[in-house]
Amino acid sequence: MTDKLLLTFNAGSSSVKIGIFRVDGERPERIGKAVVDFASDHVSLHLKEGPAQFELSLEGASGDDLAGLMDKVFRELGAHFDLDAVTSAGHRIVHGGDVFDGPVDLTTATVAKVRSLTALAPLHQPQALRMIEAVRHLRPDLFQTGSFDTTFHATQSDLVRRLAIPRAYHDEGIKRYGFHGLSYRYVAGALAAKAPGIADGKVIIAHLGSGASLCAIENGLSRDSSMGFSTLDGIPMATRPGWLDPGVLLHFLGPLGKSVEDVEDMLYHKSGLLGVSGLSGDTRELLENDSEEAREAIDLFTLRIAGEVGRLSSTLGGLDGLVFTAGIGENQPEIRRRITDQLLWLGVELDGSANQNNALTISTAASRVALHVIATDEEQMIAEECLSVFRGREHPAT
Ligand SMILES: Nc1ncnc2c1ncn2[C@@H]1O[C@H](COP(=O)(O)OP(=O)(O)O)[C@@H](O)[C@H]1O
Ligand SMILES: CC(=O)OP(=O)(O)O
Ligand SMILES: [Mg+2]
Repeated sequence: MTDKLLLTFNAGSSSVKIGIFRVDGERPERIGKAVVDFASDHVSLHLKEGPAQFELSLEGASGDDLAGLMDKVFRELGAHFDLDAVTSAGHRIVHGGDVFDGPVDLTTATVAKVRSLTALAPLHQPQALRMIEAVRHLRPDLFQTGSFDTTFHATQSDLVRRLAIPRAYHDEGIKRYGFHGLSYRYVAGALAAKAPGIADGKVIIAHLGSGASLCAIENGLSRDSSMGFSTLDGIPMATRPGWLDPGVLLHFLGPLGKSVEDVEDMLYHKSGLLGVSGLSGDTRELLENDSEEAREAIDLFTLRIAGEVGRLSSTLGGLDGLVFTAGIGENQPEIRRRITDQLLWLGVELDGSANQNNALTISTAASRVALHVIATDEEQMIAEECLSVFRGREHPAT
């Protein structure tokens, strides 16, 4: 008999990451990993892990028609994986609000609740919903689940989640939520095996990808994070600004007469590293560029990250470890060096050659704060959560 398969979907604004997992044992085991990139008119499918590795362009496909695009993707992947054996699919959903406290079975009712939170994550939520619909259209037989970025942060105190605005708004849900929770849950779990010395301690995880945030954890539980009400808050990102004096927004909407749509577009797509450099939102390109603007964008990025480490250490009342993860955190020694250079006052000591090699431990033995690089795996988290909901349905507790 063929093993059952499970698919995971992590839908972003310009790409979809797909995981292919075998689910015969306790834990889902990844057998394939693909990325569909639709940042430009030229849509591509890159099979990064699996029985073959290739990158091909999907002629005639467009990110505006996800159902059509996924139809082509399934056909290509079907040549390498037995997609008839797929029985379930798990989706990453960025915002669960106060509605979801764990992964869910995506029924008509739960999808409607996910849709009701769209205004809170206008960049991410619609994409996940379109992905859920596209998969349902192509494979109505699949059991589909949603895993939320927000639920990991449910352990933050009410005080940490509060914004200093009239309190009635807090009760209406206008408060800090925190995101990237699937990544933090994975890395927090990996700490026990990879860095047992700090797993029970006060740790900051820096998830530095195109979207970027930091999370303060204690005993593996979220205590505070740099992202708050929306995915715009916190540190500068590829195209988002991070925290911003709200007076700037009033100025744009008032005296400068900009529309809400223009301001939203600027905040989600034209700010951050791209906005400051005027060149690119990709740190790789900025580090290779000699211009003053590129240097300033990187300087601002690292200055703000170091500042946020200070704020989060204050919430924790100390710091035992700092862990770097996601695209930049895992692969860019120069960015890690610039951040840690600004944290010498915390007793941080970087081991230069370990850092250069992206080693698991990049601090010296004398460092007062342990520094680690741990690869995140949001897809593994989604697969595990999907399987737990699926098995819960097959064998409900009596
Ligand atoms: N292999 C790599 N080497 C250097 N930098 C990388 C590498 N992979 C990703 N990055 C950096 O990480 C960023 C994307 O990180 P990622 O976690 O994949 O983001 P997201 O999931 O938000 O799209 C890129 O903009 C790039 O700057
Ligand atoms: C929450 C968030 O910003 O996600 P991403 O990094 O995928 O954009
Ligand atoms: Mg990401």
